[in-house]
Amino acid sequence: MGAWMSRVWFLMFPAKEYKIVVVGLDNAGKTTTLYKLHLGEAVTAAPTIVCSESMAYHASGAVCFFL
Ligand SMILES: Nc1nc2c(ncn2[C@@H]2O[C@H](COP(=O)(O)OP(=O)(O)OP(=O)(O)O)[C@@H](O)[C@H]2O)c(=O)[nH]1
Ligand SMILES: [Mg+2]
Repeated sequence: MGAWMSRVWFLMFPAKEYKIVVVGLDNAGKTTTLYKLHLGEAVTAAPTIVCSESMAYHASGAVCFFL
């Protein structure tokens, strides 16, 4: 039901920018996953100390990640 409503909402009001909050335990692989999506390759990342924001662009619009 939620997925259906989300799809209808998107068809009615297509977004140009998406904001995604990435939540997980320490060392869960959040930063690695983001780099994989952004660069297409896994890079070695230092532990994230403070909340950071990163933008990625997709054909359907801009995606802003907070992690
Ligand atoms: N085996 C394996 N290791 C992974 C995977 N994803 C990440 N890692 C490793 O897990 C460790 C932590 O990855 P990060 O991406 O820094 O994790 P994080 O969730 O951003 O950690 P914090 O920033 O400290 O919260 C790194 O040594 C990565 O190489 C995976 O899918 N498989
Ligand atoms: Mg991190």
